[in-house]
Amino acid sequence: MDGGGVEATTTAAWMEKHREMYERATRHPFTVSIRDGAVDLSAFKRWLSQDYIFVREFVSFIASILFKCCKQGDGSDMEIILGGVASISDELSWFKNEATKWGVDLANVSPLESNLEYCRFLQSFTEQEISYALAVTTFWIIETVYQDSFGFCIEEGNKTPPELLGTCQRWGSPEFKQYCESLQRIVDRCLANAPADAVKSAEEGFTRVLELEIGFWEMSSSQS
Ligand SMILES: Cc1ncc(CO)c(N)n1
Repeated sequence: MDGGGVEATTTAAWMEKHREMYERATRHPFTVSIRDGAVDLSAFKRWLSQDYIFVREFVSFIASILFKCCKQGDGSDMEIILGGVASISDELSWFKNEATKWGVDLANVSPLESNLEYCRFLQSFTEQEISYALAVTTFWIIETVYQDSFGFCIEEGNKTPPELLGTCQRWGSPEFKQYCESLQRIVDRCLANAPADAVKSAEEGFTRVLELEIGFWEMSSSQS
């Protein structure tokens, strides 16, 4: 760099290159309708029950990342990822409370097709051959899509219904944003030292997550 003070990171370059897709994932009509106050509550309840299933699958996904991280021996990464493992327990309780509040019976929910597809994708990461760099990239962008989507719902000018503010705060809070930024720094550090083909496959993981996230919002808003 020539002293401009701006660091050209790999993740920043991808965000720019795939901006249109990133915006389709983070400014989806479903989450924008939460911010506008026009959200269809039956769609919200569908999202809630489907995401509970997703988060249960996400537990083993995060565990597999923690495992890969420990094996490669970076202590500071381990503490950040362990924070993610620790907060998922609270998240599951949150889903149960929220479901009770909305009269959603979590025991009788079957995953819809887009959710199944996403869960199968998560399951593939438990395989040993999947590198830590690819896994942590995937983890970072999964969390970031929610952070950006729900953060927008509590930014200035929102008309988010009060009963949905708790949901938006969960992923839109400054603390969650910092956590995502910590993950992003890990990703950029891993990729800075990775061979070109590893960077390429991490980029494919990044765009695949964006597609899956768009599919998840679509499913929530239209039951596809
Ligand atoms: C579908 C989906 N993507 C991301 C997150 C963030 O944890 C979530 N809970 N669900």
